Amino acid sequence: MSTKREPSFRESVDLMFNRAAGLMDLEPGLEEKIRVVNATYTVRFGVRLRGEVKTFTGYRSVHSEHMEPVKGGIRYALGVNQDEVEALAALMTYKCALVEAPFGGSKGGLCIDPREYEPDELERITRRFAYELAKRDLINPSQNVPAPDMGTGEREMAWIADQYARMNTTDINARACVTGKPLHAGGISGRVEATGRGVQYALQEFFRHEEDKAQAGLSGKLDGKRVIVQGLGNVGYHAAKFLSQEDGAKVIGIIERDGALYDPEGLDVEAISAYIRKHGGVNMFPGPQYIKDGAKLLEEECDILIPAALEGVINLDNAARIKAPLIIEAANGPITAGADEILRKKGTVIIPDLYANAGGVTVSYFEWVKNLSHIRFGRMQRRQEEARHQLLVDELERLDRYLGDAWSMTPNFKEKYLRGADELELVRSGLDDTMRIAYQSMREVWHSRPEVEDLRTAGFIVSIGRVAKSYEAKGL
Ligand SMILES: NC(=O)c1ccc[n+]([C@@H]2O[C@H](COP(=O)([O-])OP(=O)(O)OC[C@H]3O[C@@H](n4cnc5c(N)ncnc54)[C@H](O)[C@@H]3O)[C@@H](O)[C@H]2O)c1
Repeated sequence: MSTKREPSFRESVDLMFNRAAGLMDLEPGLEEKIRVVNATYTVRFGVRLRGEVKTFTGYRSVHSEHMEPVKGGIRYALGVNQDEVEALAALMTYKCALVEAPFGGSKGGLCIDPREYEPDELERITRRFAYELAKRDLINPSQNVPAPDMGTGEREMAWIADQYARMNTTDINARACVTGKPLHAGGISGRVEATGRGVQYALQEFFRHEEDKAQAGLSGKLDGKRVIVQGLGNVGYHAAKFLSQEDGAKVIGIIERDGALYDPEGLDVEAISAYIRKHGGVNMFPGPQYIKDGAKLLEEECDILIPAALEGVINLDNAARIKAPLIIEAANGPITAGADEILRKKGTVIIPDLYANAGGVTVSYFEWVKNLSHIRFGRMQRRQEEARHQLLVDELERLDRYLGDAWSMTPNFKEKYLRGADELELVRSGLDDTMRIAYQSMREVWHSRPEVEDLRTAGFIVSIGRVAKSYEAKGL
């Protein structure tokens, strides 16, 4: 057991920020302005459930409003607290800046274990929480736009959107008040898979660069690489599925709440995911070795470690024993600042959260743009070939006029649009472009400045620079 005090999650993010800001030439005082959380709202509300009034505590934190709306998920978990939502809100600011999604950073959370409630109870709780936030403009298409996070998904987003629409019946843009909605309630194709898909695209991009792979002592392709994933939820499941089914990677370990499964020959991700949905955990899954102390598997030999569950799982206690040469932070904050230092000194390459899990907010941005434009991407696909091209050109011009900068980050988008690609193809290509471009912006800093030792610091330097420019341009 280490005797050094582990910083809190927010302190950890701030320490990583400071490391990068210390290498930058920012105007005096601006560093602090960017780092601090602007405001955090705490709400306590009651809902009558099972014959008694139950009081819930929730938060919505706004880290930076250098761009509006601010954006960030809503988490349902018992451990939600102010420090956590503030850390997550800060990460959202840096994440959006890194992938050039034009949003400030925010995050919300409700202290609740959603598994303890029936769907109709969860709906009442969610609607009440949404009401409390929306009446203070903490849910609003132009001010603050939530999305799913741990413990929430499409269903909760649909309730939130509907609650906001009921409170703002004349707002034609009401649907844009939240992203991650179901397709039939204003959502966009490919949002559910987006964060895991982004993790896949991030690894694909990393593996395109020989020099970067060499830093981790890796070579060759993703094909055959041994992967251990922690958390087979939305992000972990999709990342594990795509990497194994499309890139030929071998998922040898899956860590869940109740333990871990291990098989050096590879695990069946689909079968295990279905088993978790049915039984609530991995214990008794037939075949692979079951390890009761699941977190121990983080320390097993593998090529790529994907923490995709919680923050702080790689910390001062276990960092020195982590053997993976490459860690991609699919979760937010899985590596504490202290562990980050230990791993850096060991030469472990870390693809940092602010980049690695930005696929979710990137596709959320497409969804928000789609809601505001009131145009369904790929709408003309089924029109007759000869009439279609001109219609698409006209439609694209209209979109461009409204939403100019939306397309600039996706160079393949126009070509695909004019070809009549469907929405899912457009979303995936926009996400792929975004993940490639953002990686390249980080690696350029990483390789061109000797004092920048790691991708995380490089990512923060790119993000902080952009936020600083935005503050400077508009005045504070
Ligand atoms: N959903 C998104 O679009 C999104 C976007 C960006 C970042 N993230 C981050 O990704 C992480 C996971 O989010 P999610 O949306 O996949 O959540 P989720 O609720 O869908 O899945 C979380 C998974 O982790 C498992 N888990 C919980 N505690 C665990 C523990 N102690 N050990 C092992 N497994 C555990 C759960 O059983 C579940 O399967 C979070 O850090 C979240 O902030 C999510």
